[in-house]
Amino acid sequence: MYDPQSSKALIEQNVCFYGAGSMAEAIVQGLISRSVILSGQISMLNNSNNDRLKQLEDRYGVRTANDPNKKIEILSKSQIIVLAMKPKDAAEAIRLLSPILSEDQLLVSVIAGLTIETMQSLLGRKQPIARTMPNTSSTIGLGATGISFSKETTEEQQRIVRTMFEAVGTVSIIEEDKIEILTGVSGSGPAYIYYFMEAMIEAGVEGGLTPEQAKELTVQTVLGAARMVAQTGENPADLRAKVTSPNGSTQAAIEVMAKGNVFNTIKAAVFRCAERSKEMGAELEEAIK
Ligand SMILES: NC(=O)C1=CN([C@@H]2O[C@H](COP(=O)(O)OP(=O)(O)OC[C@H]3O[C@@H](n4cnc5c(N)ncnc54)[C@H](OP(=O)(O)O)[C@@H]3O)[C@@H](O)[C@H]2O)C=CC1
Ligand SMILES: O=C(O)[C@@H]1CCC=N1
Repeated sequence: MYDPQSSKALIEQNVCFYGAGSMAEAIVQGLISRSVILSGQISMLNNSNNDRLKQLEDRYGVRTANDPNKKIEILSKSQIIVLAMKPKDAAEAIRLLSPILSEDQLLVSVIAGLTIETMQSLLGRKQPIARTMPNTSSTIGLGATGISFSKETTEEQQRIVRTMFEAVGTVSIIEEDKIEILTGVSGSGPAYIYYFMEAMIEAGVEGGLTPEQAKELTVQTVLGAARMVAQTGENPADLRAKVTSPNGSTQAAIEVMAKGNVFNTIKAAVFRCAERSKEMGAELEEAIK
């Protein structure tokens, strides 16, 4: 987890978020709120939405720019560039970086599907790259990020990237061929839990609770269940057994889920997510041929 001692070097780096949407903001908010990096060291660039840049400046005190020359100046002076645009916009943005970058600048990608090999092809050289897959819970320091490093990265660069993401949650260093399945579990995972919560809240309201009561009860239940797994160290299956009295109400509920094949449906969703990430990567690779 986050160690304030090891974050010292990070504060010395200029970090540019190239793409200033929800994922970039989640990471920036986490980094600034934990004082891992001074807001003056952070720049955020996007494509065209100036109102959004103004909003980010006001919220976090970060530097932004919309003038093309200024953007290039910022990109060329940032030791770390976080690629945080949608996959469809990545090829153009990375190509633009190619003539600007020096060989010691580190790229940190959060883009789903985009492989290190494709990024290096777009750049036309072996730039040091960290391919990551964070999630939006980084906003509140409870993110879960997977990271793979290209072999050009130095130990110091790897340490900085770890520090950056440990500041906003947990980090798993993995081989690049595992990043798709990690996307299926944790990158997209928050959306599955929100979907589950939407259904619980709707059922509560249809059953007669107020929307506020249904929401509060659902939120506390999800929080409590996640904390129980984290704090007791027990398996979810064992904790579930403790809730499920023989022939009781929970058993009746689980039987409905089993009949609807919910367990296997969730597994299939995770695998489909991983497969879609791979497809997105292949589409990008195809587009640059
Ligand atoms: N959201 C999530 O939960 C997660 C997302 N990711 C990855 O993060 C990336 C961003 O997703 P998200 O934040 O949701 O997307 P958003 O749509 O919220 O943000 C995309 C940002 O990229 C900017 N942009 C587009 N084209 C360019 C360009 N050529 N140069 C510079 N900036 C550009 C957009 O600018 P403008 O508004 O001006 O067009 C916008 O600021 C994706 O690749 C996604 O795979 C990874 C993990 C989780
Ligand atoms: O839906 C997506 O493609 C991105 C990747 C992980 C979460 N959101």
